[in-house]
Amino acid sequence: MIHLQDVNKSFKGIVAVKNLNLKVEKGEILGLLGANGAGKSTTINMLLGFLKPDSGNAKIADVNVAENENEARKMIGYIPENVNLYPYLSGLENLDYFCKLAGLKYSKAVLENYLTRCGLQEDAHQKKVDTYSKGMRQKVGIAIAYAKNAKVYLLDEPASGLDPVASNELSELLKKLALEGATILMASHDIFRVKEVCHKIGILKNGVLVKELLTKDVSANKLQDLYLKFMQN
Ligand SMILES: Nc1ncnc2c1ncn2[C@@H]1O[C@H](COP(=O)(O)OP(=O)(O)OP(=O)(O)O)[C@@H](O)[C@H]1O
Repeated sequence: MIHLQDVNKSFKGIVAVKNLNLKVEKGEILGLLGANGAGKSTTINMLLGFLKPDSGNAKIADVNVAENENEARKMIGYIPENVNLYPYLSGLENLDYFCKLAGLKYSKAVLENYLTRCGLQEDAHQKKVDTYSKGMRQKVGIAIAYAKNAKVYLLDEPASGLDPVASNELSELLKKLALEGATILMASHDIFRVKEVCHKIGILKNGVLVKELLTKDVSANKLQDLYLKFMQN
């Protein structure tokens, strides 16, 4: 579903992503680990069509994003570190608004069901978003993608700043979405969260994918050792 083929991207001579090849299949969660400036956000931005690769292809379900941005975006749910919602609208109203923008009109019951399925407790549905925690805003962000029937979820540092309970809830939600067939790529600094949630892990260093591994083949401690080793060399 997500396919990066020999992707390169530089900014005024600074290499952000170099010869990147990566695949994430339907139902899989890939965790992209890397230090600040490793190229994680650049990779996500190329999949979103916000940036064009200098060479190579970024594809969503065989759609080349650079050639057919709108078609690709229809399949994508993007969850940035801070989900942008209208603070003076409720979670329910935000969901309704963003669905309508996408041409989708759902009944209140259906919208509420989306919010509940994405873990937002019912007594919060009609409260204004400016009273929400970061974790609650993220749930609304995911509910928007879910209601739009996203096939691919791209998450940039989704767990940063979440307390352990919220972070754990997010992990469970992502696993549930993958079980339902979503393809998920999450960029993260959090080795332990990635180990817990993802099926596959890629380690990026200076734009280069220096290691790709299956989560089941590595313990959290071993992953940490491996990551630190790559960062030091
Ligand atoms: N718009 C831009 N203009 C110039 N340089 C950029 C731009 N976007 C990214 N870069 C550079 O590309 C490299 C990769 O940055 P990127 O933001 O993709 O890394 P990252 O892994 O997401 O880092 P972080 O964890 O800090 O978000 C860095 O050297 C960065 O300074």
